[in-house]
Amino acid sequence: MSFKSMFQDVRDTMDYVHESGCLKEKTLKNLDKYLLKDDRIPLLLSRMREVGKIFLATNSDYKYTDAIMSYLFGHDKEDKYKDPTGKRWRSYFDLIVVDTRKPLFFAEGTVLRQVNTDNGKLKIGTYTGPHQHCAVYSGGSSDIVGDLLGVKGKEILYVGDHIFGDILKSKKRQGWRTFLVVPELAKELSIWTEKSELFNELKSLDIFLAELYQDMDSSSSEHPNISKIQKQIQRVTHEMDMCYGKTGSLFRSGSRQTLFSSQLMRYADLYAATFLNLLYYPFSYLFRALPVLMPHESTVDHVSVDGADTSNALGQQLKNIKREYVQEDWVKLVNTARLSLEDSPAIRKEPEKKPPVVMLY
Ligand SMILES: O=P(O)(O)OC[C@H]1O[C@@H](n2cnc3c(O)ncnc32)C[C@@H]1O
Repeated sequence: MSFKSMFQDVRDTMDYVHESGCLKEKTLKNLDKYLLKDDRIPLLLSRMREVGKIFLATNSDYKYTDAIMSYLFGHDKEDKYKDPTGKRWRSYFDLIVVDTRKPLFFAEGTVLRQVNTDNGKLKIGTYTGPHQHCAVYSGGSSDIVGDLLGVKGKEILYVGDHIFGDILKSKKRQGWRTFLVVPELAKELSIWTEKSELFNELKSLDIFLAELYQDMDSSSSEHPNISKIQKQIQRVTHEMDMCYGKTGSLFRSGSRQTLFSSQLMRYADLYAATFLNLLYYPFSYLFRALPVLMPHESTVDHVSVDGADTSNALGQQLKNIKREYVQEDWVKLVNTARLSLEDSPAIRKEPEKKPPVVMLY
């Protein structure tokens, strides 16, 4: 069975369970089992509304959205999670749009219609009036949302859980600020800490591989046998993958990033296991990305070599790979190149001939 046909099976099955309505039906019958209530949700939204406008844009229809949101916001009078002010869930939002058909919503979108909240049916005709608080709309587009709320581009922080339909599209088409919710992050982080020995082993193997070529250049006729080390790399990579379950990590396979990871890095401004993490930052907080080194920067140090030609110094730095530096350089190694370099006194003494060729995986 090819990966392509496995992918297609999973894709078709997911579409089927959503489109047939059977997943929604089961979810609605057992909300306690499938939804996680948290009284920080109304709290965070209330705080957000004091400083800005909030909209909800979901691909779900109104009836399903209403059932889920009523549960989460404690619509039931006996509910211990009932919000203290007794507000209905709709009053937390400045604008509610259902049936959005993302990712189409971020392009041409569909006709905007108003929903009759008494029976969930759509009112006749395209909605062209002004935005009404607590009203619910169906369809529309991201342009319409911007127009109704009087905001655009970077002024909007959009929180979503779908890397393509929510994050990539809103960033590329609208230039919105994006926040990806990745619930799997909690488990990924615990494996990152609990299985550190595997990450270190893989790093050591990479270093060992680099060392094999340490005293060689383009005049060398030697062909080091790297088959054993390649096998070891495959074994450790597989062992790491299996720590995350049968389908491996969402973010990595061994030291290589997944497509999901690279899209996340490129299109998400923020990401976390839950959007509730925003509760712990002031709204004025300036989130800054950690500096990410380019491969050529991560393999060559800032050190200046007195009297030496820079290109010579680069070659020598490559040759000063030391096993003991493995620990500190791991993050650099994962993010960029496979070679770990550190400043070494030897660099200054003995400039070498060749600059490094940086290898991106
Ligand atoms: O916009 P949100 O609230 O994230 O949309 C959730 C609704 O979309 C449906 N859904 C999710 N994944 C799929 C899929 O792969 N095919 C069809 N429909 C999907 C489920 C929620 O109603």
